[in-house]
Amino acid sequence: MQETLEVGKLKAQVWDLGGQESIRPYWRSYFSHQEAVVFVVDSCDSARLDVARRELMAVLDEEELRTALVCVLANKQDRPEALPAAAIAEALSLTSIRDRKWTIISASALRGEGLKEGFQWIASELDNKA
Ligand SMILES: Nc1nc2c(ncn2[C@@H]2O[C@H](COP(=O)(O)OP(=O)(O)OP(=O)(O)O)[C@@H](O)[C@H]2O)c(=O)[nH]1
Repeated sequence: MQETLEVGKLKAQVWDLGGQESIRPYWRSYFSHQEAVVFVVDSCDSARLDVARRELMAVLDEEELRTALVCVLANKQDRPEALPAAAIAEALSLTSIRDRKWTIISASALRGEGLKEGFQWIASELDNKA
């Protein structure tokens, strides 16, 4: 699904790619010319954090995304069992990324929290680059 989002001066073309395993091979078709990757992770699904880490790292290894900003949304923070964003950052190995800009933001799609902050971060980073 494609959307246009406006955050301040930033007008972003955004593609929402499904996370199901059967769909993941198609992610690559969307990689060219993207300035940022927004990766939404379920903070309550600790059993699959390792799968999420591998999938994210495979995406970030793609040549076409080498310079892309990385914004991870640690979703479902409204639930009591949610791991804090800092723990998600560790589990996804974000903390060992040295060669690019990344952030992790606590989010709850249910409460409408985090998405705006994520895109604001992207907008300000793109501004800094310009
Ligand atoms: N409590 C809570 N539940 C959520 C939140 N976000 C999504 N969910 C629930 O998680 C389930 C999956 O949500 P979807 O919106 O279908 O997830 P999705 O990321 O679009 O799924 P794919 O794109 O197919 O990977 C649904 O039952 C949602 O109600 C959240 O922030 N908090």
